[in-house]
Amino acid sequence: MRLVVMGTGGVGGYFGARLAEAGHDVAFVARGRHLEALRDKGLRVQSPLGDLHLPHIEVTDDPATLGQADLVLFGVKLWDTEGAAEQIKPLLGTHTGVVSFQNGVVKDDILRARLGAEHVVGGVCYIAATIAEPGIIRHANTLQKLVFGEYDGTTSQRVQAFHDACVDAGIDAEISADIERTIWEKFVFLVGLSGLTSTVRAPIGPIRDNPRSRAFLHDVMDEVVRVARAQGVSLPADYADDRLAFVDQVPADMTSSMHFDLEHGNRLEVAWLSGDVADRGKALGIPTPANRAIMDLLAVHSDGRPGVTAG
Ligand SMILES: NC(=O)C1=CN([C@@H]2O[C@H](COP(=O)(O)OP(=O)(O)OC[C@H]3O[C@@H](n4cnc5c(N)ncnc54)[C@H](OP(=O)(O)O)[C@@H]3O)[C@@H](O)[C@H]2O)C=CC1
Ligand SMILES: CC(C)(CO)C(=O)C(=O)O
Repeated sequence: MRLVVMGTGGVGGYFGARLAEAGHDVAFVARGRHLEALRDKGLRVQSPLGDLHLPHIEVTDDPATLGQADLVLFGVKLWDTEGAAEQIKPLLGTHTGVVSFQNGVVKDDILRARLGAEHVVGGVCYIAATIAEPGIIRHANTLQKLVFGEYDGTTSQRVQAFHDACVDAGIDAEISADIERTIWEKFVFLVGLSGLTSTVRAPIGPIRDNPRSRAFLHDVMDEVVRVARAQGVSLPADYADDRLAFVDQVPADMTSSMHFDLEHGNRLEVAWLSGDVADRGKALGIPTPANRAIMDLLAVHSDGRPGVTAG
């Protein structure tokens, strides 16, 4: 199948590279210095699962030059969603799927509105990967999982074919029969993990070990559960307890991509994570003070490291 990676960053670059390495037909969309490096030196991945180098990849900043795709793997940061969605329109044929591995729960609403619901396949990913320098993706540990599925729960030909390609490429992949719930399940955990690791500026270990930050983490996740349930997502009422038990099983040094971005002075996705929970809670009449606090505290950093004005 013809795959196009829209946004060759930590997520798109890692999974696209694994698929290309396995011999699948993958084209990449990138920009800036990263694009230049990918053109000049190819795509490198540094990973505990094995480094790889693809010296010659099909890469462009203009998706319109790539012809039709069978599946677009959508991996831009959330603030770039609208622009990137417009750019991929020329890739769409009648049966083309677009699967976003972005975080958050609003991404597919944006894609549906711009591209049409028939093109949108739901997805989440579990990985810690970043652009280490132009042309080089660094994978931090051995986690590299994709979960995806059609919103109507059927196993379509495009979903099955992508699953087969992932398995062939050594990617841990799973088809979900209830992808909306799968996305919200990850969202509950991610909002807790990203909110706490970023505001505390520490990995999860000390946060879960301290009774006060542990209780706050539970409250953050519980607010997401309440919002989800109010919107009709079938999460159990005690799902935050389940996620807290899950938090106890992850490595103590685990952190979030948002914490990484904060430490590097990058723009933050907080408005689409805790901020989105607070906005939805307000609209639904559900109190979300913990998520509101995270959004308000991180607002100072949400556009990147604030400059210091000489006084
Ligand atoms: N990194 C991770 O480990 C994980 C990330 N996620 C989620 O995945 C999504 C992507 O994150 P991540 O991979 O870290 O992001 P990155 O910033 O590493 O990668 C995104 C890339 O897409 C490029 N890009 C954006 N818009 C365009 C465009 N219109 N044309 C060409 N290139 C474009 C960016 O360029 P530029 O730098 O110039 O903006 C950047 O190189 C986010 O929603 C994130 O939350 C989910 C799980 C784990
Ligand atoms: C929870 C995690 C680390 C899993 O991929 C993630 O999605 C993120 O930090 O953005």
